[in-house]
Amino acid sequence: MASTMQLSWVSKSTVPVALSRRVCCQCQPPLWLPWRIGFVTPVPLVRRVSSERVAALRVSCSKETESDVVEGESGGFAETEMSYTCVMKFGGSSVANAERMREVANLILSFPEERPIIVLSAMGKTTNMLLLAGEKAVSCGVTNADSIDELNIIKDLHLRTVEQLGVDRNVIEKHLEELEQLLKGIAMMKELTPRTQDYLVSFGECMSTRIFAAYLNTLGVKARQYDAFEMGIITTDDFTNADILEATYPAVAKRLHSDWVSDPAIPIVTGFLGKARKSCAVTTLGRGGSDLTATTIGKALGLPEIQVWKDVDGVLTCDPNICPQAKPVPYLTFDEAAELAYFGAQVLHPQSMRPARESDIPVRVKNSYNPKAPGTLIAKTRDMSKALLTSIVLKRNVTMLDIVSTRMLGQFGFLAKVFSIFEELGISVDVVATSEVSISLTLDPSKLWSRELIQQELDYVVEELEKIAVVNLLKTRSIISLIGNVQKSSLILEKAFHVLRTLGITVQMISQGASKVNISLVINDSEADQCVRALHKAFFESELSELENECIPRNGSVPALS
Ligand SMILES: Nc1ncnc2c1ncn2[C@@H]1O[C@H](COP(=O)(O)OP(=O)(O)O)[C@@H](O)[C@H]1O
Ligand SMILES: N[C@@H](CC(=O)OP(=O)(O)O)C(=O)O
Repeated sequence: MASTMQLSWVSKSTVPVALSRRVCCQCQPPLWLPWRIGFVTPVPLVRRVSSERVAALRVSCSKETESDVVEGESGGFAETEMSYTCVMKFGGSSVANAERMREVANLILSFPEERPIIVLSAMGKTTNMLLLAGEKAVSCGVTNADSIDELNIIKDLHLRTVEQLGVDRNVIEKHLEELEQLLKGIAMMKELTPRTQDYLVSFGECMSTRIFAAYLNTLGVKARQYDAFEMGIITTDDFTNADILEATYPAVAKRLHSDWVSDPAIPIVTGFLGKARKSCAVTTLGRGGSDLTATTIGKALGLPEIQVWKDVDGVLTCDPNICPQAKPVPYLTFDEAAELAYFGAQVLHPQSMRPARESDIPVRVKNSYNPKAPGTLIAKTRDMSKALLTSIVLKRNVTMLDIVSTRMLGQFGFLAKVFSIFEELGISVDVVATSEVSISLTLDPSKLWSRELIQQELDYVVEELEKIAVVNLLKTRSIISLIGNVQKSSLILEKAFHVLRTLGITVQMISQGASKVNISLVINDSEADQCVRALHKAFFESELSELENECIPRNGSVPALS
């Protein structure tokens, strides 16, 4: 329970008198938040939770006024101008079972002076299981739909969780029944459209938030569950990967503010979901989309900070599944974080930085399993003077196209035609290198959910391109993105190519992004892991200083860049 949680305490004597809402480039942030006081950089986001503090939050969420809530907790600062103070998003791993939900509740309660909006993902691997259940339902026959393994795993997990948390099972029973009916419907139709698939996966977030809100209420902390598609998150009709529309921001702000005014409670919001503007059906924002929900709500309300709580100590120098030695990156710019996410670092949703950047709201990535770890602070700017490389990101299983013009069209016509074909199909291009008569590029398949569709579309792309060019389609490639200070690109490339040469790896394409934070290298999939590990060792694990690294032997064998 919250009152017994043993965590370190930041002394009240360190509370500064001055109060400021905005984060400066990299240090230290809005000051009434407890982990920001004391000017230790960065201060652990933890504290001892006393029963009085928990009681304070209970009161704050039930009847007292806002200024009553914070008075005395942050150096006598009475805050009256807004109802909520931050968004806290907890991913699937943070709320994977009853025990985790208890710990997350404790974490939230350990900041009674905060009035957070909580965004939750589905419990653990529920989204993956819903997708698998849907796939199986297509071919299993109506009579077998209720015995799909994944359906039963989902039922067990959610029913066990409500039981262990002491929550009434009727908060999710209707959803579980409806889920079974839906799978029978899919089995009957023998098809799973992207629209139905989005509705299917929405059950994960709809249930996790209902359980968690009910649990907080049993603790005496007033919480209110929200389905994102009912609270103003409006999206395009691009099922499985919808984009948030502008109308979302005023709608969400209006709803959350008016609810707070009429009946204050901690909002517990479904991540990942939205409502399609045209069809009004439930949409999803792409895998990992709860991060985007959090930053969207942060922007809608103009909050001082957005927190995303994960199962790692922040954004790391590399995917820890590839490099167990990966280390947390303390500071990142929005540009770096966006590039890192776009090029495949699973830790953040690719679009999630956009709302935060647009409204200049810092995003803090924290570990719900290790709240003491400082985490990563993502803001508009940071001190780049010492920065070389921030992180290495690997995107596997990429398709590369080499397109050489047959010179039927002039150069302008050639480039325009090539890109119009991609536009027509809604396929994103990741990395591009061009010469006067040829283009090499990689395609981003993440916009497309079904594999068959990708193959069909690839065939169509090639067919269309072959009308004006000789096309070579190269599959099973990987993009290694070196995110960092591209002002030092010569040094980065020198070190990187030294590693590649030592390993005997040929780079098939290289591109420096216009954003100036990313250098992308395309290599064979089969060499990717080994290559990333060696690069990580050279850039992050070496004892050598940057100066020494500049002394990589120059024996003329560093490959040319073209
Ligand atoms: N550069 C990186 N930094 C941190 N985590 C990364 C990175 N690349 C990949 N990951 C993976 O991302 C996971 C966290 O993202 P995700 O599973 O979406 O979190 P959550 O479900 O909690 O939102 C980590 O467990 C880690 O395995
Ligand atoms: N549950 C969704 C959305 C999400 O954001 O999940 P997570 O925060 O666990 O990555 C998914 O698995 O994609």
